[in-house]
Formats: sequence, C-alpha cells, structure tokens
Amino acid sequence: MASVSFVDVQHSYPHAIRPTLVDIDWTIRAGEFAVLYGPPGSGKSTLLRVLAGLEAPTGGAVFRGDLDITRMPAPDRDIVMALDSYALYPHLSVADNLGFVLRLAGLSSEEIEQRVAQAAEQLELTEVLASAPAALTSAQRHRVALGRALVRRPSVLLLDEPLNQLGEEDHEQVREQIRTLQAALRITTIYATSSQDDAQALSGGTMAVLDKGRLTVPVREGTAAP
Ligand SMILES: Nc1ncnc2c1ncn2[C@@H]1O[C@H](COP(=O)(O)OP(=O)(O)OP(=O)(O)O)[C@@H](O)[C@H]1O
Repeated sequence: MASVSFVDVQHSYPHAIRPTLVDIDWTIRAGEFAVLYGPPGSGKSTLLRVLAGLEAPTGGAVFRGDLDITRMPAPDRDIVMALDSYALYPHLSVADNLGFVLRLAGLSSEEIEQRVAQAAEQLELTEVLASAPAALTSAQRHRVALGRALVRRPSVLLLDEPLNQLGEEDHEQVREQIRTLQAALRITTIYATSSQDDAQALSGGTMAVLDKGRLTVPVREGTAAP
C-alpha cells in the first residue's frame, strides 16, 4: 500500500488537436479507494495508463510515495491495472489464469499455489478453480479478471470501468465485492467509471471528476478550502 500523486501532469497524443490531460494535480492516500468519474473520452484511461507507465506524460511527474516514477518502466512500478474479463485465457483453468503472471515472474509453485488459493477465497472462486472461463458466469469471470491483478499483491490497483459488460444484478454484486475486498486488503485503488451510479455508490458522494482532460478534486475533510 502506497500513496500516489500526479503533479502538474500534462498529456497529448501525437497529432491530436487538443491535449488529453491538462494540469492534473491529485494525491491519493495510501490505502484509499478513489473514484475517478468522467464521461467517455474525458481522459480517464489515459490518466490511469500514465500512472501505470503504459503512456508517458508530456509534462509533469507521477509519484509512488516519495518516489518519482515518471520514467520508471511499467513492470517495476508495483502498480497494476486489472484487465477486463475478455482477456482471460480460454484454454486455461481459473487457477492457471490466476497463476499465469506469477509463473512468468518465476515464483515457486508453492508460492503460486498459496497466492492463487488466497485470491480464490477472497473472491469466492475456490469452487471453480479447476473450471475453464467459458463454464463461469459473467460475474465470476469478472472476479477472475480482478483476481489476476490481486495475486500480484500490488501497492496500487487500477480499475478501468471494470463492470462495463455486466447485467444490472451482477453489476451491483461485483461492485459491492470490489468495495468489500478493497476495504479488507487496503490496497490503494483508483476506480475509473463513466457511470454516475457507480461513482456515487462507491465514493459515498466524493469523487474526482475529469472533464475534457481537466480534473476537479473534492476538498478533503479537515483541509481548508483555497
Ligand atoms: N492512442 C490514442 N491516440 C490518439 N488519441 C487517443 C488515443 N487513445 C485515446 N485517445 C483520445 O484521447 C481522449 C481521451 O481518451 P481516454 O480513453 O483516455 O478517455 P476515457 O475517459 O477513458 O474514455 P472511455 O470511457 O471512452 O474509455 C479521447 O478523445 C480519445 O479519442
């Protein structure tokens, strides 16, 4: 768990008419669950990708704790973006999907087994560890996608519209699970969404709002308004 900060971050895609991100200043405290709300095209994915190291800012800096990570390669950042459920390997079991990235990282079979079992328990997937993704409900597939990020035990977890493809009932259930899990694990999390319902349900009313690349951050309790 670590705090993260954007300091005066700017971003423009090559040949774009307008910048994607303008003067972004935002600090998310260690262990906090932050909601990033904004309409489609407002720059949410780009902001998360800049933090994850998948996109270089054209100005400013990003920090993890006190460390300037602006130029640090993505795999070294300890900041993980959960991919959506369509990115599961269809030919691998749930257990192998969960353990895949750990195997690539060279962890021992024992460590992989232990982390997979723990993530499966936290996400109520123990019963389906041997199943193929196609045999799961869409809510379960979403939880596997989330589990693949959690087994890495990152300092910071980034969720980019993680519930997009879910029906209403599953949507609320998985949303609640994400919140409960985050509260238990205390992983610093940024949850990006263009759904006002999600933003309100998850933030208790406080959320950072991105509009055309400009971010409005709520004033924290105990912080004097400027
Ligand atoms: N690789 C790219 N090259 C050029 N422009 C891009 C690229 N990716 C995104 N954009 C543009 O940058 C702007 C911000 O896109 P971004 O995906 O960050 O927003 P978003 O809020 O995540 O939107 P969505 O919810 O639709 O994913 C949009 O105008 C988009 O068209």
